[in-house]
Amino acid sequence: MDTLSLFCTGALLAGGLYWFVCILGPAEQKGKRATDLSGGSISSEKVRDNYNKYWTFFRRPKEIETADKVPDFVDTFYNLVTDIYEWGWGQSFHFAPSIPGKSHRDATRLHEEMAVDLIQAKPGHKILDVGCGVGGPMRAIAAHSRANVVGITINDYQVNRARLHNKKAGLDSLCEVVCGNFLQMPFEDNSFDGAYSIEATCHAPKLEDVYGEIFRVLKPGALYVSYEWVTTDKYNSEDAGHVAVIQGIERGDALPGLRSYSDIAETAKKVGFEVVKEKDLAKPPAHPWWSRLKMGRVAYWRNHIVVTILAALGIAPKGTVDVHEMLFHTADHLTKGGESGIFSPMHMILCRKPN
Ligand SMILES: C=C(CC[C@@H](C)[C@H]1CC[C@H]2C3=CC[C@H]4[C@H](C)[C@@H](O)CC[C@]4(C)[C@H]3CC[C@]12C)C(C)C
Ligand SMILES: C[S@@+](CC[C@H](N)C(=O)[O-])C[C@H]1O[C@@H](n2cnc3c(N)ncnc32)[C@H](O)[C@@H]1O
Repeated sequence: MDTLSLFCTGALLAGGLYWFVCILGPAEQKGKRATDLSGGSISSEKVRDNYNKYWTFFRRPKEIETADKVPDFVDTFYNLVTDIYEWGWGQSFHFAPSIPGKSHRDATRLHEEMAVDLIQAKPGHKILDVGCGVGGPMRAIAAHSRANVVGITINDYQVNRARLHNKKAGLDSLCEVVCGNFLQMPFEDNSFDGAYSIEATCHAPKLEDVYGEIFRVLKPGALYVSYEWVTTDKYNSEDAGHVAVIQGIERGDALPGLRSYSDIAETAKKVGFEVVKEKDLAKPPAHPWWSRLKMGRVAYWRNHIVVTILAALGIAPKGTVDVHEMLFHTADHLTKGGESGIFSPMHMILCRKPN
């Protein structure tokens, strides 16, 4: 082969690799490129160790039940998955019912806007986002309501990502992000006009601890809405198939234990809330929230190849392949949970702190 053909072949291969990794970017919203995948606040060489540490929690389930160990376990999880989530899903780390004729992005935004409409947020209000991730919902909600939103997350890598996105979106004057534990929030009593949590309180070992904190920081008369991860009335704890699916969801999503839908309102009342409304938003006529997961299967394979190549080249941390594989299986468990109807990630509860 002469030098020219060698050069052309090399250029073609490099171009193809660039196209496969960078251009054929996954998800709908490219905020993150595959070449930027990291282990969050964990240094590159410690990603695999931390992935192994994450699994040790499930070998000692008693520790997950101990409230003080959980934030550390959840923090480790989000260091491992945040970049992959952003790369492969977008900046909103939650599900939404699909809406025929609308993109996933629009369906996600509408699901977020519904939350803020339910708590009647107005311009100038101070609203709390409990477990804010990298702030996808926070930005949609601030833009929609013009309220001031304060988000809290346990993971400092997410705090930095969220602040960066807020600035880029020109919403940093309305959105503030705090690093902290929602089980002991660094906020004053009676200081918020409203609060919401989207698929976040499922990480609390005891729901009453986080609900109690939200109740404390809300002003009397203020509303709180939550989209909760629950097992539904179709779940049968005697059915080994059901148990395997729910256990798969818990292990792949850093959950100390999924709750039953019937515990939610009971807990809200226990901490002092009035329950205004409760509805499983996943139930028909809503269209499946899991269809996005199913449709992504081809992309997951492509992502798996990309992650494997990048890790082999030393561009992505070595443990990224393990984390990606874990998520791949999690997607299957979540889909089965949705299809069988035994699991819902959007059991909505709207509560008021009495006057
Ligand atoms: C509320 C939580 C997170 C919910 C979802 C945002 C995430 C749950 C499972 C995640 C994913 C699964 C498969 C990944 C895929 C293999 C990869 O190539 C690209 C990213 C995924 C699609 C990833 C994206 C986010 C999820 C859908 C929990 C943690 C309480
Ligand atoms: C699945 S993400 C959802 C994020 C966001 N609500 C969204 O929809 O994009 C769950 C969030 O809860 C946060 N979280 C979990 N446990 C927490 C705790 N004890 N204190 C504060 N944040 C916590 C995580 O850090 C993460 O940001």
